[in-house]
Amino acid sequence: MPSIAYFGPQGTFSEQAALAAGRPDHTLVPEATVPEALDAVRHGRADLACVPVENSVEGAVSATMDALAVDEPLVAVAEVVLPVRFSLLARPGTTLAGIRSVASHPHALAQVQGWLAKHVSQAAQLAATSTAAAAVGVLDGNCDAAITAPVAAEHYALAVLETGIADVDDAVTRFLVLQRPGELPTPTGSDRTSIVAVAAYQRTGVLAEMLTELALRGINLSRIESRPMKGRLGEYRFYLDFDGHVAEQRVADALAALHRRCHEVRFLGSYPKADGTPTLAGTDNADADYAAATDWVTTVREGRTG
Ligand SMILES: O=C(O)C(=O)Cc1ccccc1
Repeated sequence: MPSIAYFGPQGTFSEQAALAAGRPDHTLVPEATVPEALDAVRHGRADLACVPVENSVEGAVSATMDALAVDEPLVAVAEVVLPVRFSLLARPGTTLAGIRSVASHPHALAQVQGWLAKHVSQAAQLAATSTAAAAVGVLDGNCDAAITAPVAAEHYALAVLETGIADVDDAVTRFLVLQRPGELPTPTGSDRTSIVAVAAYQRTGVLAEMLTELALRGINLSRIESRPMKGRLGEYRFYLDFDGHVAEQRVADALAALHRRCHEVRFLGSYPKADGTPTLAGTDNADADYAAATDWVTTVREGRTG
């Protein structure tokens, strides 16, 4: 039976995202960390991995960004965007005033700082590997309370002290569903392409050159992040998300240009956008425009036109 590895244990937002990915034939396999979920796919222990990549409050999930840039390449075949509201779980009998420590994933803690300051300001905050791992920590007696996904209450014998916690009402987290490189998803007209590019070190204007390659082809950049290369200061990987599918000529053309200009370009997938909004593309950049222009150049080369 095919399987989806997700950032676990059971009861994480990543599990919710894996369930929302619409693969009812896949069994769900929890992994303790994002790199382990990705490695499960790399090593053939799972067919897909579902991991968080960014949220609207805290930004990029750096563990995911870093793990996608190295080792065997994986490509995204889908994205899932989930609204994120948290629950506070504790051992039965615990009161808010009695909480001395509260644990969660750092991205979850960052999204409830206001609520914690108001309701449990006395509690020390502890980082856990995931929201559900924090719930396990409460069961094990390592901390008094956990900030979790609402669904965690169904998996762990803990009391729900509060639900619907969110400093930002409309906060969302975006997850990627990844597989080993293979057949690409069919273009839908509402697609996103993700890449990681490493530019030449200390070349003046290189980032502007990269972005110009996209802009000239009417490609809409939806996200840009940088992460350090770890070895020396000033050397970065750039993560670009933009509208369009590599099957479209303007996107293929832009990728080829980036490949010429950069030390390294890693393709992270072309996949349907979760919100279904049509691909934004400037004028004169449709496949038919590229085909007509290529035909014309051919006639010039063959001496059939002036
Ligand atoms: O720990 C989890 O539940 C995750 O899936 C990561 C996460 C943490 C905080 C908000 C959204 C996702």
